Amino acid sequence: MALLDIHNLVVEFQTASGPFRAVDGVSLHVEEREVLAIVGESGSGKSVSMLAVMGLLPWTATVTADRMTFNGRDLLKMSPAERRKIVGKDMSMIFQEPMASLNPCFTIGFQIEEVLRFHMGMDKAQRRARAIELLKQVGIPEPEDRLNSFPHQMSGGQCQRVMIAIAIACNPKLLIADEPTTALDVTIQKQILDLLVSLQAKYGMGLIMITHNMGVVAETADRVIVQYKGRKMEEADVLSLFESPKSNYTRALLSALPENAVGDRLPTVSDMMFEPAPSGAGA
Ligand SMILES: Nc1ncnc2c1ncn2[C@@H]1O[C@H](COP(=O)(O)OP(=O)(O)OP(=O)(O)O)[C@@H](O)[C@H]1O
Repeated sequence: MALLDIHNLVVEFQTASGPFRAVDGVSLHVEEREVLAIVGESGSGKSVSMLAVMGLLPWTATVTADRMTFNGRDLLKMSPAERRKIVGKDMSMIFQEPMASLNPCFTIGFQIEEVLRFHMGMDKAQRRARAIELLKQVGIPEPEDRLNSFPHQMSGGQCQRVMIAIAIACNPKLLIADEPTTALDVTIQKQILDLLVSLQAKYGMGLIMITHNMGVVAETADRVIVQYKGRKMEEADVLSLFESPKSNYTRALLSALPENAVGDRLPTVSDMMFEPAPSGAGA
């Protein structure tokens, strides 16, 4: 049984100019202990599909699917109260902008402990001990002192480490990382990716890595889904995707990597999207 199993997910937003379909029939599954990358350019519906799984979309969104289960439980039939018990505990998500995800008015100690209080019912001493342990696990030095810091007193990389600490606080079965390194300095990006992958391996979590960066895909994923304009274009294990991409869009993404440059100008995605598909291309 897959940890997360989604079939034919559609998300539509009501907008001033009428309904807008951001996700159009996406199916995917993630197994326990598996790293799945969802890759695609900005606006391809990667975040919206995962926010639908988490139940975090605004009221203007309509979510439908033939099937959406997590750990054998039907997310479509679950009440909001039941969903709140799972989100942040059994499945959690980290976002692109760590500064914006943390509450600037509370210390990071309070924000970590709040998750432990809400989901695990720990008392004050237990929460503090666990918060220190979590900060150590994500590589924050002098964790006892850092518990009293506010987000603005920490760097972007440290804030992302705190977000990761909050996300793994309750030992989730599934962690969704939405462009977790995009807002960070290049030198810090690799450290955060290494941290995520090592925590995933250590705790045996399923990990969904949302990214537009093929380098991140190559370094982290077991399997890859390529999304374009709300649709799944291709799904493959990571080696097959790089060695023999089937859809025009995947080939376009790979050709646009600087290391694949031939000639003076890199091809763009639109240069390649109107070529006939190769025989046997995945849709
Ligand atoms: N609340 C909303 N109302 C209307 N449209 C929305 C809303 N949220 C997202 N969208 C639209 O849905 C589409 C998919 O957005 P999404 O954030 O999932 O893209 P993405 O692939 O994750 O890209 P990015 O890497 O930029 O986050 C975009 O066109 C976006 O503008």
